[in-house]
Amino acid sequence: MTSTQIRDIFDRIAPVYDQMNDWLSLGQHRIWKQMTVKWSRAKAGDTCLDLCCGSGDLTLRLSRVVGTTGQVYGVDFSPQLLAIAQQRSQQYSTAITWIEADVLKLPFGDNFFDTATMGYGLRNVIDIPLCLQELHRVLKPGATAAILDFHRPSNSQMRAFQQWYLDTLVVPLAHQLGLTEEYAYISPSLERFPTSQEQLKLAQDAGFTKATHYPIASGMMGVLTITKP
Ligand SMILES: C/C(=C\Cc1cc(O)c2ccccc2c1O)CCC[C@H](C)CCC[C@H](C)CCCC(C)C
Ligand SMILES: C[S@@+](CC[C@H](N)C(=O)[O-])C[C@H]1O[C@@H](n2cnc3c(N)ncnc32)[C@H](O)[C@@H]1O
Repeated sequence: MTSTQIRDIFDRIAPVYDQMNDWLSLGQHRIWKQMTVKWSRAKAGDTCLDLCCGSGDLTLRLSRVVGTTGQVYGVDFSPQLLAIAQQRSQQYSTAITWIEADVLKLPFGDNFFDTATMGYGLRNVIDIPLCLQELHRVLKPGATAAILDFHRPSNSQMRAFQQWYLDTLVVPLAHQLGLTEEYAYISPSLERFPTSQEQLKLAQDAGFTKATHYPIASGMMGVLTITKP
């Protein structure tokens, strides 16, 4: 798949994206995102980056932590999702900057951010090693990033449940909304996605140390935390 095709998928699902996440995860995605913010070690006054920010869920959570003395940047290449993020952030008094850009070519100088998050973005970028290299470049030495995404459970029953859930609930519900192909894309993208061990190796190759992968939601999701030395 090309970057343009991926951006088009997210532009098309933008109107239903947040509602579908709430319905299909029974609201659990909010908890997974809150854990990600906690593991990013963001604190008041920090300058933070949210990669592949979409409609801004993680970005807004980060902004609550950094407060009025901090600064948060949300980067995504989907104009439709960014428009939703922009609208949501109008109620916030904290400084949030939305940037339409490719995360494989970040418009920031080296060593700029105290911390970063990424929610369900790494599986969707067309070049994961390059994405991690770019993230490494823009983080300050000592900074930690937390990356949330789907994960294939090691337990075979949970793995079967995850596949059943995607095939029998997620795709048919998306079909009712005329978005079959868009949601059917999750399963093959998860099949291609590096395992936890492979993610740790990719992070080390990009220059990160202290890389840890935490399986959450019975292993159906995972958070990779990585620190720049
Ligand atoms: C917030 C979530 C997913 C975001 C997401 C990521 C993608 O890569 C997509 C690609 C194409 C279309 C949509 C998305 C997309 O929305 C995670 C939650 C939403 C999931 C659709 C629900 C998945 C549920 C788990 C497999 C099982 C959860 C069981 C539940 C806790 C009872
Ligand atoms: C599943 S959404 C996640 C949105 C949000 N982080 C969340 O957790 O709800 C994946 C996002 O990645 C973005 N994306 C994928 N590849 C990208 C790239 N190369 N540059 C910028 N954004 C990208 C898509 O536009 C989409 O908004």
